[in-house]
Amino acid sequence: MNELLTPAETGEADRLTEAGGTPGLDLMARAGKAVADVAALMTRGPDTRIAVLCGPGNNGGDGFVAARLLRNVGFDVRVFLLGDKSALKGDAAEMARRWPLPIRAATPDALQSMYLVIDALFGAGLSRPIEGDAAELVEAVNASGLPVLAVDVPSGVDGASGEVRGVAIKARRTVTFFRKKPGHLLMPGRDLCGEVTVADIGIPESVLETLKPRLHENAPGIWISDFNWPTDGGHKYDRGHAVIVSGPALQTGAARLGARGALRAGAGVVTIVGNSTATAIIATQVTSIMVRSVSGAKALSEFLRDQRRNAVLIGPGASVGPDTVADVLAILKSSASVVLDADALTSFADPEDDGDRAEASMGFLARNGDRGPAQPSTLFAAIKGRQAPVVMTPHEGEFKRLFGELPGSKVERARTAAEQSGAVIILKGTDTVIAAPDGRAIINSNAPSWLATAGSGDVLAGIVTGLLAQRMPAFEAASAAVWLHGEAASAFGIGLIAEDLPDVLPKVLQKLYAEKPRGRR
Ligand SMILES: NC(=O)C1=CN([C@@H]2O[C@H](COP(=O)(O)OP(=O)(O)OC[C@H]3O[C@@H](n4cnc5c(N)ncnc54)[C@H](O)[C@@H]3O)[C@@H](O)[C@H]2O)[C@@H](O)CC1
Ligand SMILES: [K+]
Repeated sequence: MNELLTPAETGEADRLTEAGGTPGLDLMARAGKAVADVAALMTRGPDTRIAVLCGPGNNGGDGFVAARLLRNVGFDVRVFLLGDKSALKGDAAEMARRWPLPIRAATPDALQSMYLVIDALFGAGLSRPIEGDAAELVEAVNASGLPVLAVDVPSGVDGASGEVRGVAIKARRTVTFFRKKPGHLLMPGRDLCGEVTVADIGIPESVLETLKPRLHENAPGIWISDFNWPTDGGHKYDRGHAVIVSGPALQTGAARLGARGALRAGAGVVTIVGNSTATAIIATQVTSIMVRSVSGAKALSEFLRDQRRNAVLIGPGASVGPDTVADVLAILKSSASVVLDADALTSFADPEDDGDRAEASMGFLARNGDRGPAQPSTLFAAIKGRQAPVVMTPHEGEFKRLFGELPGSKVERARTAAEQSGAVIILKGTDTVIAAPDGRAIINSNAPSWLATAGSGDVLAGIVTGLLAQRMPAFEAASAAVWLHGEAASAFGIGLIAEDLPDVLPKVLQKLYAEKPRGRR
């Protein structure tokens, strides 16, 4: 159920279903019924006056069906059409014909003395920005303050990217069909949808075998079978040894947050390494976490020669500069899985050379080394030249510094970045996207607003590192970490600070453990 389909893929699902013998009119009838059912939940009783705003395509067709069904059960329904009835085609024209009352022009006046608005203006077929009269209508709906139920997507929201094209309806609820679209989860679409209901309209699951979607909404079902739970007779080193590289003396908090994240995520052993002043400070603050004075690229290489130290995090509090560049390159030469966050990413940015970044973003990464090591291309070459996986955890700013202005939706940008760099990318935000170099991608949807707090990214990077230490495959580890992080924040509730996150993780893990399929304990 977690597959996400673009509007184009949804159209294909529709065509496959019709080719299998289900008439499009039946699909539209069921879609309209699903809309009517949710609309009825949003009313205050049978005398509620409902405005159904219909557009020129099949989204409008769903609106005509919903209008008729709601009228049949006693609601006071008015139908307003954008454009001319004679211009309607196919199933939508047929459903308009079955509406027994007058169809009025959809203008802002339509909203007067209404209680609920059904937005059936544009859905999957939105092909350009909304302008002119249609834009005026959308703005009037938003200004009216009336509750809105959107059909498929709020009109103006691009179902593929979640972006607003021109203007967009702000809905209280949205009913979509068969599967969600990326635009239901990507910002600002997610906010504009309100609560999303996915209705079964008779599209068979088998269409997914043809469509083979590579984008999912994050959920344990995607990665739980790769999760390594403690086993009887296991040794702490069976659960991996995570190494967290600390920054200098006054920037050790980030490493400590990361280390606690890694340990709580189940790594058998966690060691923080750093220079002697930093580690002296850290040693007074930690107990189950080990501390070792290891500083500089050469010492790091030596330290990582022990292959039991199998996952490394560098970046939180690391400082931006050539030392961090050297440390990262040394770490990437080891056989450990690597997580690169924050300053480890920014250290490879080349702010003075936008042309180069544009070149890098187009995939011409083969040449490197002629402009010194602090180039995105140097980083990507080092990642591609190693066996063990790398996970990068940029927020939008760090992402732009490494990859420049990539075209497309957040999902497409993360995918391109993963392919270019050879790393699994966690592109953070309210709508965090995780992408693998092979094209798989996930949108996360469980992060509460209060997770945006100082240090929460350090904990996330630590959780990823802890899961990699336990030898979880990188894409699954990244997805699981983002989910656990969001779930922990939700479980704690408002008032959360980053320090709280690691300590809520056990509660979340215990719930997962209790719910996991039997026989894998
Ligand atoms: N594909 C499916 O599986 C199903 C689709 N259904 C409905 O059909 C919808 C898709 O129908 P359509 O493909 O006809 O697309 P829409 O009804 O979303 O919109 C297409 C129409 O709007 C016009 N248009 C697009 N952007 C515009 C803009 N910015 N300004 C003015 N006019 C614009 C187009 O010229 C076209 O006439 C879905 O959103 C859903 O509501 C349902 O009936 C059930 C099954
Ligand atoms: K709509």
